[in-house]
Amino acid sequence: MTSSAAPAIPGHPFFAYRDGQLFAGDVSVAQLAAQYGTPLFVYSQAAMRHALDGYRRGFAGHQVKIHYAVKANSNLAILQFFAREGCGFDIVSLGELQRVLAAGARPEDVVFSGVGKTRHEMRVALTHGIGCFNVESVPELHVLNQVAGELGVQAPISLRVNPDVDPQTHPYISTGLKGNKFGISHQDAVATFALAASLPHLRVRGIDSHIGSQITTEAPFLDALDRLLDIVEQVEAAGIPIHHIDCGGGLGIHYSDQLPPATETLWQKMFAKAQARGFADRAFMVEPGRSLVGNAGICLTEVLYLKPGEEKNFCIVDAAMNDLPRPAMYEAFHAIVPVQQASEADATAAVVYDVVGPVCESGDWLGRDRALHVAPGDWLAVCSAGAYCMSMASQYNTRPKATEILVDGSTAHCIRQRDDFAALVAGEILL
Ligand SMILES: Cc1ncc(COP(=O)(O)O)c(C=O)c1O
Ligand SMILES: N[C@@H](CCCC[NH3+])C(=O)O
Repeated sequence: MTSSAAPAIPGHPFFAYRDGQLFAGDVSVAQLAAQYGTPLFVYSQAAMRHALDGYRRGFAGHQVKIHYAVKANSNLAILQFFAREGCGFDIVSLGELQRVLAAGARPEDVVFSGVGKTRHEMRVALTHGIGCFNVESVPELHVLNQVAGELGVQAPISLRVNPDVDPQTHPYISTGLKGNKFGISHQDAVATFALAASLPHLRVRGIDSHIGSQITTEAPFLDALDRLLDIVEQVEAAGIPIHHIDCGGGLGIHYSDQLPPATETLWQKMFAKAQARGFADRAFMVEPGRSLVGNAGICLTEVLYLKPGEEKNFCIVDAAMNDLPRPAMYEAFHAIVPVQQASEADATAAVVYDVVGPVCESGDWLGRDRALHVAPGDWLAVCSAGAYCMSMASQYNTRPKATEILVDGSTAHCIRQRDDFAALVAGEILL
């Protein structure tokens, strides 16, 4: 961690100012911006390990496997870090399978989630011998049974149950309500387990649920666990053993004023509940994404122009909605801080800006109404950019996807180079 004297960015203990300059660990981020150009994602390996340790402390004395949710940040070096730390992976596509295998994961440490797995995806995943399919509907059960039969294997499965618990998060990232497309309704769960157990090419292994993302209170997790355990009791009473209980991901991070529960405390409470209900000795799984990487990353961007307006002042930067789509998609708040802090006298002369990118859409904003003391050529850091930023980035406006850096102590590794022109037009065919 950075020295205690260094004021860290709120929620980001591994990104802190020293003498007014922002550092990632022991690396000056201004130096990285100068060397690699912007937009530039900078991740801290120490921050990812710190986040993992929160889970590990919460799991102490219990049998829990962490399956990192690849969709949060799928850079190969990040996946390699989690594989080396002993994590498995939660994937939702063959592309993600390819990534985790390339990063060194063992196929048996992979669980495959998602409502729309194709036969081809099932075939490839079965051929690799993945650990579990998290099945989300009765038709998917039948198709998987058929595909496994054709390959002469038994598919290991878990049923994703929709517990109808309100995670109190943004509606686009709420997944555990009965109006959502995800999982099997909790009323149908017991009958669906009986069906799964009767199909010859399926092997029932577990139960799972994932109720949403960026959840900042404990109650939805505890309520969902209660519902899962109710179902496990009934399913086992019907003679179907449940090997593992997968509680999904969803724990929120610091973006602005949210105070998500500490991972360790949440999991101590989860296990107190499991203990009280006689399930503490079971194999548990989790599928966290955002809480492992979200506050481990920032996105550096250069101020291009300051444009005063009649109603608004605009700070036009070189990062855009294609690099960091969360504000445009969810009106999400990301703190934006200077790479070099203004002096106290300058800070009082801050101007309120909308921070916007070069893409041709009014929805292309990164922050609204931000008080900044900036000039063209300055660098800004968009915070909490480790999760669902680069993994949702696009090449819209034929903009290259950004460079990514992973900082480990005093070493900065380039883990992705900015797309070059050839990559921007690759795969397209002139007639
Ligand atoms: C099935 C599943 N598991 C895990 C995750 C990871 O969620 P989070 O990044 O909120 O931890 C998601 C995404 O919400 C998901 O859909
Ligand atoms: N993309 C969302 C999270 C989706 C979670 C996936 N089920 C976000 O940026 O917050």
